[in-house]
Amino acid sequence: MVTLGTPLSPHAFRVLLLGSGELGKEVAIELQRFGVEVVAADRYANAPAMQIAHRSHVIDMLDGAAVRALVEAERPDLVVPEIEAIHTATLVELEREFAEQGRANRVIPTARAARLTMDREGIRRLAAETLGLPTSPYRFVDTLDDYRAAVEAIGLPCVIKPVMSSSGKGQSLVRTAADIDRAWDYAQSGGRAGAGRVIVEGFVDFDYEITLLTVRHAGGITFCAPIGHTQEDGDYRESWQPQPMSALALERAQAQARAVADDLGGWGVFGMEFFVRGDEVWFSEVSPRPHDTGLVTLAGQDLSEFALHARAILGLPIPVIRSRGPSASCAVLAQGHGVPVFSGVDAALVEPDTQLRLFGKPRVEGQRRVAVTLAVGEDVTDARAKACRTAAALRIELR
Ligand SMILES: Nc1ncnc2c1ncn2[C@@H]1O[C@H](COP(=O)(O)OP(=O)(O)OP(=O)(O)O)[C@@H](O)[C@H]1O
Ligand SMILES: NCC(=O)N[C@@H]1O[C@H](COP(=O)([O-])[O-])[C@@H](O)[C@H]1O
Ligand SMILES: [Mg+2]
Repeated sequence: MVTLGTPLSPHAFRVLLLGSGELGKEVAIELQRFGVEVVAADRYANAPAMQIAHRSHVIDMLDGAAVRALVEAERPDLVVPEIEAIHTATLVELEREFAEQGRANRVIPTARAARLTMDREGIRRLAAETLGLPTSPYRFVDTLDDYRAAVEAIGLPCVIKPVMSSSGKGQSLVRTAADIDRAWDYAQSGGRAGAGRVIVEGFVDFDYEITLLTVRHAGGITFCAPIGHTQEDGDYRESWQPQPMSALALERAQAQARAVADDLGGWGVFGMEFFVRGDEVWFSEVSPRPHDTGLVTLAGQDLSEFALHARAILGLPIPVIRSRGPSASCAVLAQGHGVPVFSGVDAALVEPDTQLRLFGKPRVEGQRRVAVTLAVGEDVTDARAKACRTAAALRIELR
């Protein structure tokens, strides 16, 4: 039996979000619909989810002592990681202590899942070496010499990424020998946790790539329809649902997703990323939480990936996920320095079946995703065109 309380009372059911970006903001909204008390934390003030949470804290989430102090002060029922750059060894310790003390508090989906996926090495070795799933060839290296040797062994083209990074930060494609040293320098400066270990991956020449949203909940595992997407510089630009695939490729992706989700355990949404060529499917990586390409589900499903995450982590049933039709999302990036100001919002929303989320990110320094457009259409091509027109009508000025 699931019991929920009243926020800001001694009977609150409290959730601590570690990370408060645009994805956490939507999770916070869904949790608040169930009367959950939401506490939001991130490395900077006024992050999107903080703007709607009951309380917020600015901490260095890579500092284990700071994470521990926050959990001890807030005593949340659930700790919900929203980003991979967290001191996850502390989450593993806290989870063990909760169990030893006989407390029902949990880390979502599990502290081990957060630890293995914050580091590309953890999840890659689990998928390829423990579970035996097909992946790109890879090597992990710490020095420039070892890196050059790894590139030589894997061959060109190859993809270089810091082990702790996301949204393509620090990632580059090495096409020719001239790119090799530049890719190393970028991986050392561009990750979310500073310099360090790097993965060298063989380039997979796929037909298309998908995110398979996989929900592990009290009633079992439910898959959303596959989401296709385009990426630039390792960062998503457009996504759509459903991505057409052969029955065999979908079956293979679902089997791999199930194996990974069952090994990681716990409840919640997993964004399983696969590369597909014909009927062949390679596992790439997984977010043990909602995925940016899954923003499309805000328009295309009756229960978005954020609503599904909220239901799953609270132990609530997910009897069915209904489609609202072929749908698409288009990421809106701002470039430059300053506070975003949006004009043409009215023009952006004139077409039927379009939606917009302005994230409320307080500042842009360089390039940052600040909004997303959403559309439902006759088919995926129509939905993508609509989402792109909606994005094109929007003007962003940085003041
Ligand atoms: N080995 C590879 N072969 C071909 N393309 C790749 C490879 N690795 C990454 N890519 C491309 O780069 C994109 C981003 O890579 P990846 O998902 O590993 O990075 P990320 O920083 O974790 O991104 P995110 O956090 O947004 O998921 C992939 O979706 C794919 O388009
Ligand atoms: N691919 C992972 C992803 O999309 N993560 C989302 O982006 C935010 C960070 O954005 P920022 O870098 O603009 O602060 C994260 O907090 C999360 O919501
Ligand atoms: Mg990815």
